Amino acid sequence: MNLIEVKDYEEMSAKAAEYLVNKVRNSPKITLGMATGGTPEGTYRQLIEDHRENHTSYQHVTTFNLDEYVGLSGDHPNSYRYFMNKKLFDHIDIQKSNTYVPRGDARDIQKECLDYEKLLEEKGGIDLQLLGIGSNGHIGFNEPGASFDSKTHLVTLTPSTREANARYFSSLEEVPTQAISMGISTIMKAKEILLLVSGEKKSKALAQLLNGEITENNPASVLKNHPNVTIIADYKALAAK
Ligand SMILES: O=P(O)(O)OC[C@H]1O[C@](O)(CO)[C@@H](O)[C@@H]1O
Repeated sequence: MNLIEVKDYEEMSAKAAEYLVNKVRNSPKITLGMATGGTPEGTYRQLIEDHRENHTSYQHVTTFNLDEYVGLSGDHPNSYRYFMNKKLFDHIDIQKSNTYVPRGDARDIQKECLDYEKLLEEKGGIDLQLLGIGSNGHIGFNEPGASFDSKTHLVTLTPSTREANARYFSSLEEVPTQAISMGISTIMKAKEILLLVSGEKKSKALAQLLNGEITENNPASVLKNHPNVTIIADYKALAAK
């Protein structure tokens, strides 16, 4: 794993955006895996700024998001589809029809999971997956204990993840209890992975990834088995290294 150490969240976001822009500009066609949550927001802001200033085009880009809350439709302000539209897609020239997020309001969730995985395969898989990490080591919504063989599947969120994400909802009760998430094996199939880690809340998870054993109890630890991972982490996240 290649580790890039940066000062703070702003520098992490700038570096990540630079990394992504470089890939997008130099690929005739590219599929990006996208993440939501607080971690990539700064990166998306930088991508928008770059698009305005340097006119980087996303016409040839396809995206697949990691996850979506079960029960929320794409126009719900807390859905990850809404997040992606508002925080990135509405501000760049990507074709919306080339952006995929699991449908949290699908009538048949199991079928939605299978269809999402199949579509991803049909489109040739992910070239570069952007990832954040949960303070319990989750990637996507794969909570501790998730099988390394898992594909896109229905997950039950842990209380700690629901609490961490409650900041976006009016109350904890409103946070969905389930989500659709790419599985660990889906994520591991990406040709390249870019993991962003910022802040002291993530320092334990990062230290466990860097120094701990590879175990399903720490989903992120699987990344050590991937041949092409770059981590951009700030000093606070690296404090416990
Ligand atoms: O970036 P945050 O908000 O700390 O969340 C960490 C991770 O947990 C998730 O919210 C769950 O999918 C990811 O989107 C994110 O990468």
